[in-house]
Amino acid sequence: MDTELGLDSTLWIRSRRHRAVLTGWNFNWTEVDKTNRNKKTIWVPVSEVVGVEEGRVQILPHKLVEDTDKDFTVFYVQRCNRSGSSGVLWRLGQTQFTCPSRVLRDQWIKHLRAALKTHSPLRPNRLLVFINPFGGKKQGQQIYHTCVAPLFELAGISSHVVVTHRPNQARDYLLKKDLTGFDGVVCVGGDGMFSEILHGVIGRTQQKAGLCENDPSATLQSCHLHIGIIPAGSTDCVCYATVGVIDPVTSALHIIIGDSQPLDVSAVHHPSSPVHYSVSLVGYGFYGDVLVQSEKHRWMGPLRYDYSGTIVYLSNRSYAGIVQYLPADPLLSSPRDKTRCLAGCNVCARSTERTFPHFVDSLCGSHKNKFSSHSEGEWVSIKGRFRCVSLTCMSSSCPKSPLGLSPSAHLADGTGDLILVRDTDPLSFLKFLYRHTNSEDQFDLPFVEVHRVKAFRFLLSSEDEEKYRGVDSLGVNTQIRACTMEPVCASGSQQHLVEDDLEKKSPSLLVCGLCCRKTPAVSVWNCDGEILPYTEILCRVHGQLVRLYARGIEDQTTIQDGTRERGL
Ligand SMILES: Nc1ncnc2c1ncn2[C@@H]1O[C@H](COP(=O)(O)OP(=O)(O)OP(=O)(O)O)[C@@H](O)[C@H]1O
Repeated sequence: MDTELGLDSTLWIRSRRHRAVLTGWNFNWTEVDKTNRNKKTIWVPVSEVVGVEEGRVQILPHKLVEDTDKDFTVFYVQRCNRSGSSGVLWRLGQTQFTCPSRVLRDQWIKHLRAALKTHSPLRPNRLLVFINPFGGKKQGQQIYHTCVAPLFELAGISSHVVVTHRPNQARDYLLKKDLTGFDGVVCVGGDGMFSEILHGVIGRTQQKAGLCENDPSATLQSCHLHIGIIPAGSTDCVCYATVGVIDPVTSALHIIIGDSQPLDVSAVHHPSSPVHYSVSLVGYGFYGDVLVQSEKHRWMGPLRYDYSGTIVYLSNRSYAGIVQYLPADPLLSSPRDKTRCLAGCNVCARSTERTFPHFVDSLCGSHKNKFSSHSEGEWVSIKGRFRCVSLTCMSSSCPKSPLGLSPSAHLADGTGDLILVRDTDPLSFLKFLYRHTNSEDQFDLPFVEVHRVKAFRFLLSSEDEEKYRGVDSLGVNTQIRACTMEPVCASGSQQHLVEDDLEKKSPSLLVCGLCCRKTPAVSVWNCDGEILPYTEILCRVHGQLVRLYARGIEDQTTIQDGTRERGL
């Protein structure tokens, strides 16, 4: 039966009779036994159909086509549970149908393809793919060509592939080239490669909108180009925190069906440097020092993080400073409300935080000496010595820390979680670190505070500035600049292109490590794995600035599994 909405007919799967129905958003088929009793039904949302092909077709590991005129094959998303990860693994499901006639076969193919177009408006047609051949275990190209490209081809997606030859090539490409016709950008690599793409996509969007990215008071324009991540790095934290598994096939399927997950981005401002963006970690103290150490030991591979963590832990450092933050509305959510941001999160859906009315006034032209919780109204100020100060715009979960830095943080609510770990004895600090690896609450410790914020500043007090100057004898750049946060230039992303060398030159100077007898007075910032070699920053969260081809972590217990079998 052919209706305006769909199709309803008898089809055969491996000689078994089925009733197949396409209605609006759903495609389902039910086995019918000899006594005309329905046995079981498989449901596939049309939005999760990957492709429909004539004949009997197989895609992986190699494409095989048996071209018969009464058969067609439907490819769709199939879910498998995998223990050990927080999300759900996706695989390519396929079913070969036989029709009683060629006419009916052609009708099914036509209707299913038309339904796909109607019900999946965000599916990409054309993608720009960047592969870092040296990320992670150096398998980026192999992963793309064996696991991803065949799926893109099946879904009718055309892709332009760029294998990078140098760091920042992808970012520069995005800032300079004409990208007309592309629906999205795919990053095959790790978190460092994702960060490049993030800077390129945001920078390009602001350039086109005529906005100065370096002006912390500017409301940045959301980016329409989606970003897809095919994990092929050593950490892949952004992929894990937004999909729940590190798996190239799962990520490719999210891209193909045009899933769209908005993401908050924090912008880190310093007067003498172009803006830096982060979605995961902006961390000072412990996290900054570990990054500096690990860069010195890159030759160790992924093991360098454990090694460097141990070295920095043993050095037992804390740093003085003033943290000032602009709290988010505590009635909407809290970092300690024990909720998890999962696919379809209500808190993120309700978020309309694209502009902050009082924020701009209190930010522009302000000087650190003027800051106080009383004079500034909403800003709260905390002075002390800290083991670490960090901000995360997402849970930042990863295989080593399944609940992440802030388990209840949201991907797209326009806020970040500011975690302050005050100076404490080494054993207590170890307890804090260890709790990231299990389900114990790392915030339930007397020296730890967590605040949901829209922005924060980190400053040195005048006494600390004196000490900081003292570090000069060790070779550190001592020029202290007040965080007045006036824009650096009119076109921040262009400045990015010529100021790459700052980070490369400074890390070894800034944290002198265990070899130095005198403990450094200041640390550096770790911005999603990149060293920012200065101390005083202003960090602002921009709600839903970019969109990923993802949907957030699916709850294993409540997923609407499209391919679940249901008895009727
Ligand atoms: N062809 C290239 N040669 C060298 N470096 C590159 C190249 N292409 C990209 N990069 C840089 O390599 C860095 C690390 O890449 P990527 O994130 O893919 O790998 P990784 O092993 O996961 O590293 P990490 O997770 O520690 O950032 C990125 O910052 C990126 O700018």
